[in-house]
Amino acid sequence: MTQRLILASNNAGKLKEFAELLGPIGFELHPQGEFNVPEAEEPFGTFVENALQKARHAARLTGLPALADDSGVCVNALGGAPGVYSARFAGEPKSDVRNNAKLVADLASHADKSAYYYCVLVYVRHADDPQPVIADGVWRGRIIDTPRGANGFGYDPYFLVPDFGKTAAELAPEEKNAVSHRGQALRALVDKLGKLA
Ligand SMILES: O=P(O)(O)OP(=O)(O)OP(=O)(O)OC[C@H]1O[C@@H](n2cnc3c(O)ncnc32)[C@H](O)[C@@H]1O
Ligand SMILES: [Mg+2]
Repeated sequence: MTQRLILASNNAGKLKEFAELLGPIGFELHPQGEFNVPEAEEPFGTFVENALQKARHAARLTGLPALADDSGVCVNALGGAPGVYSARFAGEPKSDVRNNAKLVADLASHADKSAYYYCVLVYVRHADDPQPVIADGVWRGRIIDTPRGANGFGYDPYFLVPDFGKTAAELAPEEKNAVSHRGQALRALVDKLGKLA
């Protein structure tokens, strides 16, 4: 049976990855933009609180189950920054180009370039669901100062994945999904949903 699901995100890169991961396993995905759901506030200092807020917001406005993703890149030499503030690291309006430039500049004087992507996913059956289903994933790499690759989005051209010797933007979409923070979190979430069904 196909399951209708609202994707509580306006990020085109995330939406593409979710479609590739969830489409083939029986989910009928609808980006929240299809229902004119405006962007939710993300006021919290933790990924999980922001994801829960986004999921409840989309479910409330559509009356359908919703899945939200809150994610970011956490750089060890920067004390975990930009972290939960990754989307707006260089201020408003959101800009991948300015975010990446700031990341490279902030890291220039540090020898340790290690970093990881983190993703938390929250699924709610309805806006007031008392048992949101939550899963997360971590993907380790390091930040380089010259971009490589044209796939993916956000920080991907600067995120080198040591196991591949390639940046996340040089990986094919299915390669990224097989190992990424989002892919890991989504497989864990689907597993939990299966156990609850
Ligand atoms: O809130 P929504 O509408 O989902 O879209 P967003 O882009 O604002 O998403 P977040 O608030 O979760 O911010 C996450 C940011 O972290 C970065 N990011 C997360 N996952 C990434 C990935 O797989 N590749 C590259 N950058 C990523 C990217 O800059 C995102 O904008
Ligand atoms: Mg956001």
